Amino acid sequence: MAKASALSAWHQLSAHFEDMRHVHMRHLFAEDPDRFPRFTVQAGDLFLDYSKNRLTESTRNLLVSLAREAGVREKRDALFAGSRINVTEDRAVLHPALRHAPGEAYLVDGEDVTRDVDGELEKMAVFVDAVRQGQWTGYTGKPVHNVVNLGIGGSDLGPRMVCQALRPYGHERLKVHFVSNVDGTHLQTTLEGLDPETTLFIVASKSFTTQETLVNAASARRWLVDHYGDHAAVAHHFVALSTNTEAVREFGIATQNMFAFWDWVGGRYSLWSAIGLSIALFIGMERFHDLLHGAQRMDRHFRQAPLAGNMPVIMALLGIWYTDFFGAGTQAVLPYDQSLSLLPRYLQQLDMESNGKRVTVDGEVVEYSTGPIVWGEAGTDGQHAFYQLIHQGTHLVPCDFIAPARSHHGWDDHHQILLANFLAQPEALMVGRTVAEAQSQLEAQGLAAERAAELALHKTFPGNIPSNALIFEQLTPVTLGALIALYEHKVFVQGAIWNINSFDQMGVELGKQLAKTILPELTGAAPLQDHDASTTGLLTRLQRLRASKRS
Ligand SMILES: O=P(O)(O)OC[C@H]1O[C@H](O)[C@H](O)[C@@H](O)[C@@H]1O
Repeated sequence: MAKASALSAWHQLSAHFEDMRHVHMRHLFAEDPDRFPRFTVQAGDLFLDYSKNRLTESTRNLLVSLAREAGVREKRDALFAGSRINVTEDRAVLHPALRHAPGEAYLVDGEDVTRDVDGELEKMAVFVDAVRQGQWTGYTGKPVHNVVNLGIGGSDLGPRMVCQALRPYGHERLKVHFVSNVDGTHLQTTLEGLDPETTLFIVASKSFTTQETLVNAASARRWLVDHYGDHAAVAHHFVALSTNTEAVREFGIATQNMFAFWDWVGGRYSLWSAIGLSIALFIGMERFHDLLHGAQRMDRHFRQAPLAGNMPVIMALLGIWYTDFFGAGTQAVLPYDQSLSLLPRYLQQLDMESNGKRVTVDGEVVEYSTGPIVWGEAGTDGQHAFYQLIHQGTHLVPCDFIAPARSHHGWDDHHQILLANFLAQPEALMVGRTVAEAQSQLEAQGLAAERAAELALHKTFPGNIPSNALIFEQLTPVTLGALIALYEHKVFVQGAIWNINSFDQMGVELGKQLAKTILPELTGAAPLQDHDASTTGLLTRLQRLRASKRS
Protein backbone atom coordinates (compact mmCIF):
# COMPACT_ATOMS: atom_id res chain seq x y z
CA MET A 1 0.00 0.00 0.00
CA ALA A 2 1.33 3.41 -1.02
CA LYS A 3 1.91 6.37 1.23
CA ALA A 4 -1.16 8.60 1.42
CA SER A 5 0.64 11.40 -0.39
CA ALA A 6 1.27 9.14 -3.38
CA LEU A 7 -2.46 8.55 -3.97
CA SER A 8 -4.05 10.38 -6.86
CA ALA A 9 -6.91 11.65 -4.66
CA TRP A 10 -4.28 13.25 -2.42
CA HIS A 11 -2.93 15.23 -5.38
CA GLN A 12 -6.43 16.21 -6.42
CA LEU A 13 -7.12 17.35 -2.87
CA SER A 14 -3.93 19.45 -2.92
CA ALA A 15 -5.18 21.21 -6.04
CA HIS A 16 -8.69 21.54 -4.62
CA PHE A 17 -7.26 23.01 -1.44
CA GLU A 18 -5.96 25.96 -3.47
CA ASP A 19 -9.56 26.66 -4.52
CA MET A 20 -10.90 26.22 -1.00
CA ARG A 21 -8.33 27.84 1.27
CA HIS A 22 -9.85 31.32 1.05
CA VAL A 23 -13.50 30.30 0.72
CA HIS A 24 -15.49 31.47 3.72
CA MET A 25 -18.17 29.22 5.14
CA ARG A 26 -20.42 32.26 5.41
CA HIS A 27 -20.62 32.23 1.64
CA LEU A 28 -21.09 28.47 1.46
CA PHE A 29 -24.10 28.79 3.75
CA ALA A 30 -25.45 31.80 1.86
CA GLU A 31 -25.17 29.97 -1.47
CA ASP A 32 -26.75 26.71 -0.45
CA PRO A 33 -30.01 26.58 1.52
CA ASP A 34 -29.65 22.78 1.74
CA ARG A 35 -26.24 22.83 3.32
CA PHE A 36 -27.51 21.49 6.65
CA PRO A 37 -29.29 18.38 5.29
CA ARG A 38 -26.49 17.90 2.79
CA PHE A 39 -23.81 17.66 5.44
CA THR A 40 -25.44 15.82 8.32
CA VAL A 41 -25.54 12.14 9.16
CA GLN A 42 -27.39 10.00 11.69
CA ALA A 43 -25.96 6.80 13.14
CA GLY A 44 -28.15 5.15 15.75
CA ASP A 45 -28.76 7.73 18.49
CA LEU A 46 -26.01 10.04 17.31
CA PHE A 47 -26.56 12.92 14.94
CA LEU A 48 -23.60 14.68 13.35
CA ASP A 49 -23.79 18.09 11.75
CA TYR A 50 -20.63 18.69 9.79
CA SER A 51 -21.97 21.50 7.64
CA LYS A 52 -19.79 24.03 9.51
CA ASN A 53 -16.71 22.65 7.82
CA ARG A 54 -14.69 24.08 4.99
CA LEU A 55 -16.04 21.70 2.42
CA THR A 56 -18.29 21.49 -0.60
CA GLU A 57 -19.74 18.47 -2.38
CA SER A 58 -16.54 18.32 -4.44
CA THR A 59 -14.42 18.26 -1.29
CA ARG A 60 -16.47 15.42 0.12
CA ASN A 61 -16.24 13.48 -3.13
CA LEU A 62 -12.47 13.87 -3.22
CA LEU A 63 -12.10 12.91 0.43
CA VAL A 64 -14.25 9.85 -0.11
CA SER A 65 -12.09 8.97 -3.13
CA LEU A 66 -9.07 9.23 -0.86
CA ALA A 67 -10.65 6.76 1.56
CA ARG A 68 -11.52 4.43 -1.29
CA GLU A 69 -8.09 4.64 -2.85
CA ALA A 70 -6.36 4.12 0.49
CA GLY A 71 -8.30 0.87 0.86
CA VAL A 72 -10.25 1.92 3.95
CA ARG A 73 -13.04 -0.58 3.24
CA GLU A 74 -10.64 -3.46 2.70
CA LYS A 75 -8.65 -2.53 5.81
CA ARG A 76 -11.86 -2.24 7.82
CA ASP A 77 -12.94 -5.67 6.62
CA ALA A 78 -9.53 -7.06 7.52
CA LEU A 79 -9.92 -5.71 11.05
CA PHE A 80 -13.33 -7.31 11.48
CA ALA A 81 -12.06 -10.55 9.92
CA GLY A 82 -9.42 -10.88 12.64
CA SER A 83 -6.43 -10.41 10.33
CA ARG A 84 -3.17 -9.57 12.04
CA ILE A 85 -3.34 -5.92 11.10
CA ASN A 86 -1.13 -4.93 14.03
CA VAL A 87 1.83 -5.94 11.92
CA THR A 88 4.65 -4.81 14.20
CA GLU A 89 3.33 -6.96 17.04
CA ASP A 90 1.83 -9.58 14.74
CA ARG A 91 -1.58 -9.40 16.40
CA ALA A 92 -5.21 -9.26 15.39
CA VAL A 93 -7.18 -6.19 16.50
CA LEU A 94 -10.59 -7.37 17.44
CA HIS A 95 -12.19 -5.16 20.08
CA PRO A 96 -15.50 -5.34 18.14
CA ALA A 97 -15.63 -9.03 19.13
CA LEU A 98 -16.01 -7.89 22.73
CA ARG A 99 -19.37 -6.35 21.84
CA HIS A 100 -20.50 -8.84 19.22
CA ALA A 101 -24.14 -9.33 18.29
CA PRO A 102 -25.78 -12.59 19.39
CA GLY A 103 -24.77 -15.40 17.07
CA GLU A 104 -22.08 -13.33 15.36
CA ALA A 105 -18.67 -15.00 15.04
CA TYR A 106 -15.26 -13.32 15.19
CA LEU A 107 -12.35 -15.45 14.15
CA VAL A 108 -8.74 -15.29 15.23
CA ASP A 109 -6.63 -17.95 13.52
CA GLY A 110 -9.84 -19.74 12.53
CA GLU A 111 -11.10 -19.92 16.15
CA ASP A 112 -14.31 -18.13 17.10
CA VAL A 113 -13.33 -15.95 20.06
CA THR A 114 -16.87 -14.96 21.00
CA ARG A 115 -17.27 -18.06 23.15
CA ASP A 116 -14.38 -16.95 25.35
CA VAL A 117 -15.76 -13.42 25.38
CA ASP A 118 -19.17 -14.60 26.53
CA GLY A 119 -17.65 -16.91 29.12
CA GLU A 120 -15.70 -14.04 30.66
CA LEU A 121 -18.76 -11.78 30.59
CA GLU A 122 -20.70 -14.46 32.46
CA LYS A 123 -17.95 -14.76 35.04
CA MET A 124 -18.00 -10.97 35.43
CA ALA A 125 -21.80 -11.02 35.80
CA VAL A 126 -21.68 -13.49 38.70
CA PHE A 127 -19.05 -11.43 40.48
CA VAL A 128 -20.74 -8.09 39.75
CA ASP A 129 -24.11 -9.26 41.02
CA ALA A 130 -22.56 -10.71 44.17
CA VAL A 131 -20.67 -7.50 44.96
CA ARG A 132 -23.63 -5.26 44.19
CA GLN A 133 -25.97 -7.37 46.30
CA GLY A 134 -23.52 -7.34 49.18
CA GLN A 135 -22.93 -11.10 49.03
CA TRP A 136 -19.32 -10.86 48.02
CA THR A 137 -17.73 -9.57 51.18
CA GLY A 138 -14.37 -8.58 52.56
CA TYR A 139 -12.26 -10.55 55.02
CA THR A 140 -14.50 -9.61 57.96
CA GLY A 141 -17.75 -10.28 56.10
CA LYS A 142 -18.62 -6.67 55.30
CA PRO A 143 -20.05 -5.74 51.89
CA VAL A 144 -17.96 -3.65 49.52
CA HIS A 145 -18.47 0.11 49.61
CA ASN A 146 -15.45 1.33 47.71
CA VAL A 147 -13.92 -0.06 44.56
CA VAL A 148 -10.41 1.13 43.73
CA ASN A 149 -9.19 0.47 40.19
CA LEU A 150 -5.39 0.40 40.08
CA GLY A 151 -4.33 0.75 36.45
CA ILE A 152 -2.91 3.26 34.01
CA GLY A 153 -3.35 4.23 30.36
CA GLY A 154 -5.85 1.93 28.71
CA SER A 155 -6.41 0.16 32.01
CA ASP A 156 -7.58 3.40 33.59
CA LEU A 157 -8.78 6.12 31.24
CA GLY A 158 -11.70 4.28 29.63
CA PRO A 159 -13.28 2.90 32.81
CA ARG A 160 -12.63 6.18 34.63
CA MET A 161 -14.26 8.25 31.88
CA VAL A 162 -17.25 5.90 31.56
CA CYS A 163 -17.87 5.69 35.30
CA GLN A 164 -17.91 9.46 35.49
CA ALA A 165 -20.12 9.81 32.43
CA LEU A 166 -22.65 7.26 33.68
CA ARG A 167 -22.79 8.41 37.28
CA PRO A 168 -26.60 8.79 37.16
CA TYR A 169 -26.72 5.01 36.65
CA GLY A 170 -24.33 4.26 39.51
CA HIS A 171 -25.03 1.93 42.41
CA GLU A 172 -26.09 3.80 45.53
CA ARG A 173 -23.69 1.95 47.87
CA LEU A 174 -20.64 1.59 45.64
CA LYS A 175 -18.14 4.36 45.04
CA VAL A 176 -15.53 3.83 42.35
CA HIS A 177 -12.06 5.35 42.54
CA PHE A 178 -9.17 5.30 40.10
CA VAL A 179 -5.51 5.40 41.00
CA SER A 180 -3.16 5.58 38.04
CA ASN A 181 -0.19 7.81 38.80
CA VAL A 182 2.82 6.28 40.53
CA ASP A 183 2.96 9.56 42.46
CA GLY A 184 2.09 8.41 45.98
CA THR A 185 -0.21 11.42 46.32
CA HIS A 186 -2.71 9.69 44.08
CA LEU A 187 -2.86 6.56 46.20
CA GLN A 188 -2.64 8.48 49.45
CA THR A 189 -5.50 10.87 48.70
CA THR A 190 -7.66 8.03 47.42
CA LEU A 191 -7.13 5.77 50.42
CA GLU A 192 -7.73 8.58 52.88
CA GLY A 193 -11.07 7.97 54.49
CA LEU A 194 -11.50 4.47 53.00
CA ASP A 195 -12.14 1.55 55.31
CA PRO A 196 -9.93 -1.39 54.29
CA GLU A 197 -12.67 -3.80 55.39
CA THR A 198 -15.13 -2.47 52.81
CA THR A 199 -12.66 -1.76 50.01
CA LEU A 200 -12.15 -3.87 46.91
CA PHE A 201 -9.03 -3.35 44.82
CA ILE A 202 -9.03 -4.13 41.12
CA VAL A 203 -5.54 -4.49 39.71
CA ALA A 204 -6.06 -3.74 36.03
CA SER A 205 -3.13 -4.37 33.74
CA LYS A 206 -3.10 -6.12 30.40
CA SER A 207 0.58 -7.00 30.71
CA PHE A 208 0.74 -7.08 34.50
CA THR A 209 4.25 -5.69 34.19
CA THR A 210 3.46 -1.96 34.25
CA GLN A 211 5.60 -0.37 36.93
CA GLU A 212 3.09 2.25 38.08
CA THR A 213 0.29 -0.27 38.53
CA LEU A 214 2.41 -2.89 40.26
CA VAL A 215 3.85 -0.33 42.67
CA ASN A 216 0.39 1.02 43.47
CA ALA A 217 -0.96 -2.51 43.87
CA ALA A 218 1.88 -3.53 46.20
CA SER A 219 1.36 -0.43 48.34
CA ALA A 220 -2.40 -0.99 48.47
CA ARG A 221 -1.76 -4.57 49.49
CA ARG A 222 0.56 -3.35 52.27
CA TRP A 223 -2.10 -0.90 53.45
CA LEU A 224 -4.61 -3.72 53.63
CA VAL A 225 -2.33 -6.27 55.29
CA ASP A 226 -1.13 -3.66 57.81
CA HIS A 227 -4.74 -3.12 58.80
CA TYR A 228 -5.63 -6.78 59.21
CA GLY A 229 -2.22 -8.05 60.28
CA ASP A 230 -3.02 -11.04 58.14
CA HIS A 231 -1.92 -11.73 54.57
CA ALA A 232 -4.91 -14.02 54.03
CA ALA A 233 -7.07 -10.88 53.72
CA VAL A 234 -5.60 -10.16 50.27
CA ALA A 235 -7.69 -12.86 48.60
CA HIS A 236 -10.85 -11.18 49.90
CA HIS A 237 -10.02 -7.68 48.73
CA PHE A 238 -8.09 -8.02 45.48
CA VAL A 239 -9.10 -9.07 41.99
CA ALA A 240 -7.09 -8.76 38.80
CA LEU A 241 -7.87 -7.99 35.16
CA SER A 242 -5.14 -9.16 32.86
CA THR A 243 -3.94 -11.33 30.01
CA ASN A 244 -1.01 -12.53 32.13
CA THR A 245 -2.24 -15.32 34.41
CA GLU A 246 1.23 -16.22 35.64
CA ALA A 247 2.09 -12.72 36.84
CA VAL A 248 -1.33 -12.37 38.52
CA ARG A 249 -0.72 -15.58 40.43
CA GLU A 250 2.76 -14.41 41.44
CA PHE A 251 1.26 -11.23 42.83
CA GLY A 252 -0.92 -13.38 45.09
CA ILE A 253 -4.29 -13.17 43.38
CA ALA A 254 -5.99 -16.51 42.83
CA THR A 255 -7.18 -17.45 39.33
CA GLN A 256 -10.83 -17.44 40.40
CA ASN A 257 -10.37 -13.76 41.26
CA MET A 258 -8.89 -12.98 37.88
CA PHE A 259 -10.84 -11.83 34.84
CA ALA A 260 -9.09 -12.46 31.57
CA PHE A 261 -8.87 -10.87 28.17
CA TRP A 262 -6.68 -11.47 25.16
CA ASP A 263 -3.76 -10.10 23.21
CA TRP A 264 -6.06 -9.08 20.35
CA VAL A 265 -7.55 -6.41 22.64
CA GLY A 266 -5.41 -3.27 22.56
CA GLY A 267 -5.06 -1.48 25.92
CA ARG A 268 -6.77 1.69 24.70
CA TYR A 269 -9.56 -0.39 23.17
CA SER A 270 -10.11 -2.54 26.24
CA LEU A 271 -12.88 -0.93 28.26
CA TRP A 272 -15.32 -3.37 26.63
CA SER A 273 -13.42 -6.33 28.11
CA ALA A 274 -12.74 -7.38 31.71
CA ILE A 275 -10.94 -4.02 32.00
CA GLY A 276 -14.48 -2.63 32.24
CA LEU A 277 -15.12 -4.48 35.51
CA SER A 278 -15.21 -1.25 37.52
CA ILE A 279 -17.86 0.06 35.09
CA ALA A 280 -19.92 -3.11 35.42
CA LEU A 281 -19.68 -3.00 39.22
CA PHE A 282 -20.81 0.61 39.22
CA ILE A 283 -23.67 0.53 36.69
CA GLY A 284 -24.54 -3.18 36.80
CA MET A 285 -24.13 -5.88 34.22
CA GLU A 286 -27.30 -5.09 32.32
CA ARG A 287 -26.20 -1.51 31.73
CA PHE A 288 -22.70 -2.70 30.85
CA HIS A 289 -24.35 -4.78 28.13
CA ASP A 290 -26.17 -1.62 26.99
CA LEU A 291 -22.81 0.09 26.64
CA LEU A 292 -21.57 -2.83 24.54
CA HIS A 293 -24.76 -2.72 22.53
CA GLY A 294 -24.30 0.96 21.68
CA ALA A 295 -20.80 0.23 20.41
CA GLN A 296 -22.08 -2.76 18.46
CA ARG A 297 -24.60 -0.54 16.69
CA MET A 298 -21.81 1.85 15.72
CA ASP A 299 -19.76 -1.12 14.48
CA ARG A 300 -22.66 -2.08 12.24
CA HIS A 301 -23.00 1.46 10.92
CA PHE A 302 -19.26 1.60 10.24
CA ARG A 303 -19.35 -1.70 8.37
CA GLN A 304 -22.50 -1.06 6.37
CA ALA A 305 -22.98 2.64 5.65
CA PRO A 306 -21.56 3.91 2.36
CA LEU A 307 -18.37 5.90 2.84
CA ALA A 308 -20.04 9.25 2.07
CA GLY A 309 -22.69 8.62 4.74
CA ASN A 310 -20.46 6.90 7.25
CA MET A 311 -20.06 8.93 10.42
CA PRO A 312 -16.60 7.78 11.55
CA VAL A 313 -15.32 7.91 7.97
CA ILE A 314 -16.58 11.47 7.51
CA MET A 315 -15.05 12.63 10.79
CA ALA A 316 -11.77 10.96 9.89
CA LEU A 317 -11.67 12.54 6.45
CA LEU A 318 -12.42 16.00 7.77
CA GLY A 319 -9.60 15.55 10.26
CA ILE A 320 -7.22 14.64 7.45
CA TRP A 321 -8.43 17.59 5.39
CA TYR A 322 -7.41 19.98 8.19
CA THR A 323 -4.29 18.15 9.37
CA ASP A 324 -2.70 17.57 6.01
CA PHE A 325 -4.00 20.33 3.79
CA PHE A 326 -4.79 23.26 6.10
CA GLY A 327 -1.86 22.43 8.39
CA ALA A 328 -3.93 22.27 11.57
CA GLY A 329 -1.88 20.52 14.22
CA THR A 330 -4.58 19.97 16.79
CA GLN A 331 -8.13 18.80 17.31
CA ALA A 332 -10.24 20.19 20.13
CA VAL A 333 -12.90 18.04 21.82
CA LEU A 334 -15.46 20.16 23.61
CA PRO A 335 -18.22 18.25 25.39
CA TYR A 336 -21.07 20.43 26.61
CA ASP A 337 -21.77 17.94 29.35
CA GLN A 338 -19.87 17.99 32.61
CA SER A 339 -20.16 14.23 32.90
CA LEU A 340 -18.04 13.93 29.74
CA SER A 341 -15.28 16.15 31.09
CA LEU A 342 -12.83 13.23 30.97
CA LEU A 343 -13.61 12.49 27.32
CA PRO A 344 -10.78 14.70 25.97
CA ARG A 345 -8.26 12.89 28.18
CA TYR A 346 -9.59 9.51 27.13
CA LEU A 347 -9.42 10.53 23.48
CA GLN A 348 -5.88 11.78 23.94
CA GLN A 349 -4.73 8.22 24.53
CA LEU A 350 -7.06 6.69 21.96
CA ASP A 351 -6.00 9.06 19.21
CA MET A 352 -2.46 10.15 20.05
CA GLU A 353 -1.18 6.74 21.11
CA SER A 354 -2.80 5.20 18.05
CA ASN A 355 -1.84 7.70 15.38
CA GLY A 356 1.17 9.50 16.82
CA LYS A 357 3.41 7.61 14.37
CA ARG A 358 5.83 8.62 11.65
CA VAL A 359 6.61 5.31 9.93
CA THR A 360 4.20 3.52 7.59
CA VAL A 361 3.34 -0.16 7.93
CA ASP A 362 5.76 -0.69 5.05
CA GLY A 363 8.58 0.85 7.05
CA GLU A 364 8.86 4.20 5.28
CA VAL A 365 9.02 7.57 6.99
CA VAL A 366 5.93 9.61 6.15
CA GLU A 367 6.24 13.05 4.61
CA TYR A 368 2.85 14.24 5.81
CA SER A 369 1.37 14.97 9.20
CA THR A 370 -0.33 12.15 11.04
CA GLY A 371 -2.36 12.17 14.26
CA PRO A 372 -3.21 15.61 15.67
CA ILE A 373 -2.69 16.83 19.21
CA VAL A 374 -6.03 16.18 20.88
CA TRP A 375 -7.09 18.48 23.65
CA GLY A 376 -10.19 19.99 25.13
CA GLU A 377 -12.34 20.73 28.09
CA ALA A 378 -15.97 20.57 29.05
CA GLY A 379 -18.04 23.58 28.01
CA THR A 380 -18.46 26.22 29.30
CA ASP A 381 -15.19 26.13 31.26
CA GLY A 382 -13.12 26.07 28.09
CA GLN A 383 -14.85 29.22 26.87
CA HIS A 384 -13.38 31.13 29.80
CA ALA A 385 -9.92 29.71 29.31
CA PHE A 386 -8.73 29.03 25.77
CA TYR A 387 -11.53 29.84 23.33
CA GLN A 388 -9.95 33.27 22.85
CA LEU A 389 -7.14 31.58 20.93
CA ILE A 390 -9.55 29.54 18.82
CA HIS A 391 -11.56 32.64 17.92
CA GLN A 392 -8.81 35.15 17.32
CA GLY A 393 -5.43 33.41 17.55
CA THR A 394 -3.18 32.39 14.69
CA HIS A 395 -3.76 28.61 14.86
CA LEU A 396 -6.53 26.83 13.03
CA VAL A 397 -8.25 24.58 15.58
CA PRO A 398 -10.95 22.24 14.27
CA CYS A 399 -13.44 21.57 17.06
CA ASP A 400 -15.80 18.74 17.96
CA PHE A 401 -18.76 20.07 19.95
CA ILE A 402 -20.74 17.37 21.76
CA ALA A 403 -24.02 17.78 23.65
CA PRO A 404 -27.05 15.87 24.91
CA ALA A 405 -30.45 17.50 24.40
CA ARG A 406 -31.48 16.56 27.93
CA SER A 407 -29.42 16.17 31.07
CA HIS A 408 -29.92 13.72 33.91
CA HIS A 409 -30.07 16.39 36.59
CA GLY A 410 -33.11 18.39 37.49
CA TRP A 411 -31.65 21.84 36.79
CA ASP A 412 -33.04 22.22 33.31
CA ASP A 413 -32.57 25.98 33.25
CA HIS A 414 -28.83 25.29 33.53
CA HIS A 415 -28.99 22.85 30.68
CA GLN A 416 -30.75 25.35 28.46
CA ILE A 417 -28.02 27.91 29.11
CA LEU A 418 -25.41 25.23 28.39
CA LEU A 419 -27.13 24.37 25.11
CA ALA A 420 -27.38 28.03 24.12
CA ASN A 421 -23.60 28.21 24.51
CA PHE A 422 -23.17 24.95 22.62
CA LEU A 423 -25.05 26.52 19.72
CA ALA A 424 -23.50 29.96 19.98
CA GLN A 425 -19.84 29.00 19.96
CA PRO A 426 -19.78 27.06 16.65
CA GLU A 427 -21.90 29.78 15.10
CA ALA A 428 -19.48 32.47 16.25
CA LEU A 429 -16.51 30.39 15.11
CA MET A 430 -18.02 29.92 11.69
CA VAL A 431 -19.56 33.34 11.01
CA GLY A 432 -16.99 35.53 12.74
CA ARG A 433 -17.26 39.31 12.59
CA THR A 434 -15.81 41.49 9.86
CA VAL A 435 -13.92 44.74 10.48
CA ALA A 436 -16.83 46.72 9.03
CA GLU A 437 -19.30 44.93 11.29
CA ALA A 438 -17.08 45.49 14.30
CA GLN A 439 -16.74 49.18 13.49
CA SER A 440 -20.42 49.79 12.96
CA GLN A 441 -21.29 47.92 16.17
CA LEU A 442 -18.86 50.08 18.10
CA GLU A 443 -20.31 53.21 16.57
CA ALA A 444 -23.80 52.00 17.38
CA GLN A 445 -22.63 51.72 21.00
CA GLY A 446 -21.80 55.44 20.89
CA LEU A 447 -18.07 55.38 20.16
CA ALA A 448 -16.62 58.15 18.03
CA ALA A 449 -15.77 56.99 14.52
CA GLU A 450 -12.04 57.43 15.13
CA ARG A 451 -12.02 55.38 18.35
CA ALA A 452 -14.27 52.77 16.71
CA ALA A 453 -11.80 52.47 13.84
CA GLU A 454 -8.93 52.01 16.31
CA LEU A 455 -10.71 49.20 18.13
CA ALA A 456 -12.39 47.54 15.17
CA LEU A 457 -9.56 45.17 14.33
CA HIS A 458 -9.33 43.98 17.93
CA LYS A 459 -13.03 43.24 17.84
CA THR A 460 -12.84 41.40 14.54
CA PHE A 461 -13.26 37.64 14.33
CA PRO A 462 -12.00 35.97 11.18
CA GLY A 463 -14.53 33.15 11.54
CA ASN A 464 -14.34 30.26 9.10
CA ILE A 465 -13.22 28.00 11.93
CA PRO A 466 -14.48 24.50 11.34
CA SER A 467 -16.49 22.45 13.78
CA ASN A 468 -18.50 19.29 14.03
CA ALA A 469 -21.56 19.16 16.25
CA LEU A 470 -22.58 15.82 17.71
CA ILE A 471 -25.92 15.67 19.46
CA PHE A 472 -28.08 12.98 21.04
CA GLU A 473 -31.10 12.86 23.25
CA GLN A 474 -29.46 11.94 26.55
CA LEU A 475 -26.19 10.42 27.69
CA THR A 476 -27.17 6.79 28.26
CA PRO A 477 -24.97 3.68 28.31
CA VAL A 478 -26.09 2.92 24.73
CA THR A 479 -25.28 6.42 23.50
CA LEU A 480 -21.94 6.51 25.25
CA GLY A 481 -21.00 3.12 23.79
CA ALA A 482 -21.76 4.44 20.33
CA LEU A 483 -19.86 7.68 20.95
CA ILE A 484 -16.70 5.86 22.04
CA ALA A 485 -16.89 3.39 19.15
CA LEU A 486 -17.38 6.32 16.78
CA TYR A 487 -14.03 7.79 17.84
CA GLU A 488 -12.35 4.36 17.78
CA HIS A 489 -13.36 3.93 14.15
CA LYS A 490 -12.49 7.50 13.26
CA VAL A 491 -8.97 6.92 14.56
CA PHE A 492 -8.81 3.63 12.65
CA VAL A 493 -9.81 5.25 9.36
CA GLN A 494 -7.22 7.97 9.74
CA GLY A 495 -4.50 5.43 10.51
CA ALA A 496 -5.63 3.41 7.49
CA ILE A 497 -5.29 6.42 5.20
CA TRP A 498 -1.95 7.50 6.63
CA ASN A 499 -0.93 3.85 6.24
CA ILE A 500 0.44 3.64 9.78
CA ASN A 501 -0.07 0.97 12.41
CA SER A 502 -2.60 2.47 14.84
CA PHE A 503 -2.27 -0.46 17.21
CA ASP A 504 1.24 -0.48 18.62
CA GLN A 505 2.77 2.11 20.99
CA MET A 506 6.51 1.75 20.71
CA GLY A 507 7.02 5.44 21.40
CA VAL A 508 6.27 4.94 25.08
CA GLU A 509 9.14 2.50 25.61
CA LEU A 510 12.33 4.54 25.59
CA GLY A 511 11.41 6.73 28.53
CA LYS A 512 10.28 3.68 30.51
CA GLN A 513 13.62 1.92 29.90
CA LEU A 514 15.61 4.96 30.93
CA ALA A 515 13.55 5.37 34.10
CA LYS A 516 14.47 1.79 35.05
CA THR A 517 18.18 2.58 34.62
CA ILE A 518 17.95 5.85 36.49
CA LEU A 519 16.03 4.59 39.55
CA PRO A 520 18.95 2.66 41.13
CA GLU A 521 21.30 5.53 40.26
CA LEU A 522 18.97 7.97 42.01
CA THR A 523 18.66 5.82 45.13
CA GLY A 524 22.38 5.19 45.20
CA ALA A 525 21.99 1.45 44.64
CA ALA A 526 23.95 1.68 41.40
CA PRO A 527 26.73 3.98 40.21
CA LEU A 528 25.91 6.83 37.84
CA GLN A 529 25.86 5.80 34.20
CA ASP A 530 26.97 7.91 31.30
CA HIS A 531 24.05 10.32 30.81
CA ASP A 532 24.05 13.66 29.06
CA ALA A 533 25.28 16.54 31.24
CA SER A 534 21.79 17.88 31.84
CA THR A 535 20.39 14.57 33.14
CA THR A 536 23.46 13.98 35.32
CA GLY A 537 23.30 17.55 36.64
CA LEU A 538 19.64 17.28 37.54
CA LEU A 539 20.03 13.83 39.07
CA THR A 540 22.88 14.85 41.37
CA ARG A 541 21.13 18.08 42.32
CA LEU A 542 17.96 16.14 43.22
CA GLN A 543 20.04 13.73 45.28
CA ARG A 544 21.56 16.67 47.17
CA LEU A 545 18.16 18.28 47.73
CA ARG A 546 16.71 15.02 49.04
CA ALA A 547 19.68 14.51 51.37
CA SER A 548 19.52 18.05 52.71
CA LYS A 549 15.83 17.64 53.55
CA ARG A 550 16.54 14.49 55.53
CA SER A 551 19.29 16.00 57.67
O1 LIG B 1 -2.60 -2.52 30.92
P1 LIG B 1 -1.13 -2.38 31.03
O2 LIG B 1 -0.39 -3.55 30.43
O3 LIG B 1 -0.71 -2.14 32.46
O4 LIG B 1 -0.70 -1.12 30.21
C1 LIG B 1 -1.08 0.17 30.56
C2 LIG B 1 -0.60 1.15 29.51
O5 LIG B 1 0.81 1.00 29.41
C3 LIG B 1 1.49 1.77 28.46
O6 LIG B 1 1.51 3.10 28.84
C4 LIG B 1 0.87 1.67 27.10
O7 LIG B 1 1.42 2.66 26.28
C5 LIG B 1 -0.62 1.83 27.15
O8 LIG B 1 -1.14 1.54 25.89
C6 LIG B 1 -1.22 0.89 28.15
O9 LIG B 1 -2.60 1.08 28.16
